[in-house]
Amino acid sequence: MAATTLYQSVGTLQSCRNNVNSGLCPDYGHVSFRSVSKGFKVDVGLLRGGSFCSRKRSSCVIQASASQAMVFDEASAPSSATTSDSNKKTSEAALILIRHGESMWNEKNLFTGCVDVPLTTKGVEEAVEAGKRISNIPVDMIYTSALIRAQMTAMLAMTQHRRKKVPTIIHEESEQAGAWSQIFSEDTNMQCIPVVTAWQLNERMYGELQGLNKQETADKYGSEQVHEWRRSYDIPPPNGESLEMCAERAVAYFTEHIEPQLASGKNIMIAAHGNSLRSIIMYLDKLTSQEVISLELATGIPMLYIFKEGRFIRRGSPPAPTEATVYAYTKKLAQYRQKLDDMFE
Ligand SMILES: O=C(O)[C@@H](CO)OP(=O)(O)O
Repeated sequence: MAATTLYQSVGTLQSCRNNVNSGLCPDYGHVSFRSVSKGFKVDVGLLRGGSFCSRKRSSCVIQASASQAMVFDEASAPSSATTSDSNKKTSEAALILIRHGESMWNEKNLFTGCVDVPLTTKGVEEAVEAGKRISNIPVDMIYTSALIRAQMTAMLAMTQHRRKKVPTIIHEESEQAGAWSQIFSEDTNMQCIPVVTAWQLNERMYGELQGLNKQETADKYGSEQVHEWRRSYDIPPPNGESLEMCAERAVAYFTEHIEPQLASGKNIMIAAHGNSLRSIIMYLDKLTSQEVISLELATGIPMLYIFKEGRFIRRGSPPAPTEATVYAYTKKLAQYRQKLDDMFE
């Protein structure tokens, strides 16, 4: 593909993103790209993967004239490509967020909070499906809450990763636990992904609602009261945490422990919970307390952000690898994808 064609395409993609950002497609990570040119094969080389919202919303159309890698990368758009520092290396890292798959208490419609319940079969399947969607995105470190449903989700998702590294839980609860879980082979170590568990990423503590049925509680206290407990920003349920309180510890953990890893170029996956992730997304997307209360996260759907030059760029939910659309996150991710293709095919 000639450079001009590439830039034209990128330009079209950029304007598509602009439209999306201006409201055509509110969840702007979920943009659908489709080819209108005969020679443009979306399933060739770097062009597999991609996304998204054509199911419900207007899709964006890009034109390309050859079956060659095309990557949307803000840093390589014409405006920045022509600047004198275009070769300057910029650090970039992927951040994947996944809410755990359906838990046994989600299924029973019980307030769960910090009660440690496992996934259902459906939750297991959702986690595996999530893993397929991120199977071509690099993961160097995983953070999960201290709760089994998030840990199961992370582990199950990683069974699908093409790189086939082994997630290994770091045990730092005691000196002995650390010493007894050491790995003595450098090669084996290189093929492992450290998994850090942190209570700060736990679901918000639901206080005296934990274990109660959501519908029965609404029948008893009124749906308005229950909605206030569940979705207000700063009103806690009886003896529990408000979203604001949950955000305080989850975001503090994110900025102190996770953001420095991203800044050093590590690609991170976080498997956590509806409310701890809403808190983190509020920070990443600079949402107001009004905006965050209407944000709902589905179980087992991964969301991708790119951390670049101190900014978080939302890229939406990666599609399953079988969905033949354009792989258009960043140049670096596309190169990683190509490397996987070369290594494993
Ligand atoms: O029960 C819970 O712990 C949470 C998440 O399932 O419920 P809610 O939807 O009220 O945030």
